[in-house]
Amino acid sequence: MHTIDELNSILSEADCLINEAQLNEALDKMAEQISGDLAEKMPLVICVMNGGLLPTAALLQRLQFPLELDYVHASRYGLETTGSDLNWTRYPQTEFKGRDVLIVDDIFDQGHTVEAIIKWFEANGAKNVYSATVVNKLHDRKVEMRPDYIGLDVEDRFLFGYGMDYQGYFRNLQGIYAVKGK
Ligand SMILES: O=P(O)(O)OC[C@H]1O[C@H](OP(=O)(O)OP(=O)(O)O)[C@H](O)[C@@H]1O
Ligand SMILES: Nc1nc2[nH]cnc2c(=O)[nH]1
Repeated sequence: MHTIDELNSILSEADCLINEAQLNEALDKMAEQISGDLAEKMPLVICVMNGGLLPTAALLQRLQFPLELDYVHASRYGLETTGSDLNWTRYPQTEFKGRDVLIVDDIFDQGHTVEAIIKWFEANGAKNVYSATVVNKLHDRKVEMRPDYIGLDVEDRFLFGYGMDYQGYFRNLQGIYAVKGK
């Protein structure tokens, strides 16, 4: 349990790696690319909760074409997790067989989460599965695939803000921060 003073001090000491203007510029570009690919496809957009909430809302505001929205909740557990070791607590409720699907999440870190979700949609009948993450963490511990749309590369530190949490807090921040010393 953290006190509000502890949390405020973590935030005030953290490094802001990506500010709101940089986020908006990256989201504008992602939305442009997504619109180029999917504007005629009536896609189903899938928000990966919880981290995907802010990125999904930000992209939807920028996509001016017919689409549907649903969400999944799938989280990793354990350090050696592989693609199939996601803990699913919510599956999509919208029909997606034969449809184009766009998965939206906050971060592509090792990539197991997005890779496993893509595989699940493909195995269950989606036509094409695209993926978008606001950030891609730079290191060499990744799965082979990469999201189709990536906003920004970011250094290999523990991040929070804009969907990502620090022990449950700070998903709401309009910027991406790294914990001091981590
Ligand atoms: O690329 P990976 O190494 O798989 O990590 C990325 C995933 O980790 C976080 O989710 P988390 O499981 O922490 O759940 P949350 O979205 O509820 O925070 C994040 O939102 C991504 O979904
Ligand atoms: N909050 C948070 N969640 C993550 N999931 C995968 N990488 C990260 C990270 O750097 N921060």
